[in-house]
Amino acid sequence: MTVLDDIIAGVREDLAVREAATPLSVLKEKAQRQTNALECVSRLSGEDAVAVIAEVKRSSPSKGALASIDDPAALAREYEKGGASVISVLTEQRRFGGSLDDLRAVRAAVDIPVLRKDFVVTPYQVWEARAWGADLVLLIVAALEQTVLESLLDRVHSLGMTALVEVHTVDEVTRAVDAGARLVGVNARNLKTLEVDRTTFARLAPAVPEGIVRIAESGVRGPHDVMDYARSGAHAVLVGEALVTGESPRSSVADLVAAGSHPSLRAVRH
Ligand SMILES: O=P(O)(O)OC[C@@H](O)[C@@H](O)c1c[nH]c2ccccc12
Repeated sequence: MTVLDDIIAGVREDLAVREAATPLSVLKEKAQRQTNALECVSRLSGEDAVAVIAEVKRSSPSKGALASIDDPAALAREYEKGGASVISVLTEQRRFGGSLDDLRAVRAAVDIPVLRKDFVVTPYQVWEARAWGADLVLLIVAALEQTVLESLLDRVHSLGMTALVEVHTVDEVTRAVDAGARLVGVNARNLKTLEVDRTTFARLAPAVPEGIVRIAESGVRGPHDVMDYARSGAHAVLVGEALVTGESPRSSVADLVAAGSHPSLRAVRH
């Protein structure tokens, strides 16, 4: 069993408890009461600069506890003030210490789009994301059969949200594109071994067709890594650990945003 299988087994157990407590019909009504999801593709397409997605993450399977984050809403506001384009909220409980309450608190605190970052395997979780105010939902290709990926992507789109479709291999890029992804995220961390390989993005980026937004996920330590990813064609970067463990989340985000708008990158991007 890989780490990914193990995480998903736990996610399914927790999901069964929530499904027993809240019928889908109730969730749908809650989703319908939400204001419309925000448009995300253009905000992340990095027209003038690399967009930064800043993540609220308490712990991870590879590093254990990272930060207690007693007030996720306050952290998200700092990220927004630092210039983040999107806030990512880990809602997986067992390994990442997150919750849907974190998503709700962050949604209420910021004006920019919010991503539900979890191991989504059923439509119920997509409805949950919308009911708790998410604009974007992560879908991990490695965790999903192709037909399931396609139907979850359709569900995300039909609820007006955007999917960030995560890949680790060239084959998975093809599957993401075939399924209709508009945003493709290349995760430098292999979810089966938890190893980080920052060269993954540069290897996979050429396989992503023109017109689809390319996002580099994981392993960004600071401005230098943002510039490296940008030179390899990233329109946006997704950063967690470096922001939650740093001194000042707001200035850390601002430093990454500044790096992503460096004039030397203009010639190499697009
Ligand atoms: O903390 P990092 O190395 O900056 O990585 C952030 C993000 O990419 C990572 O949390 C992540 C990417 N894909 C995921 C899927 C599930 C859980 C977590 C993730």
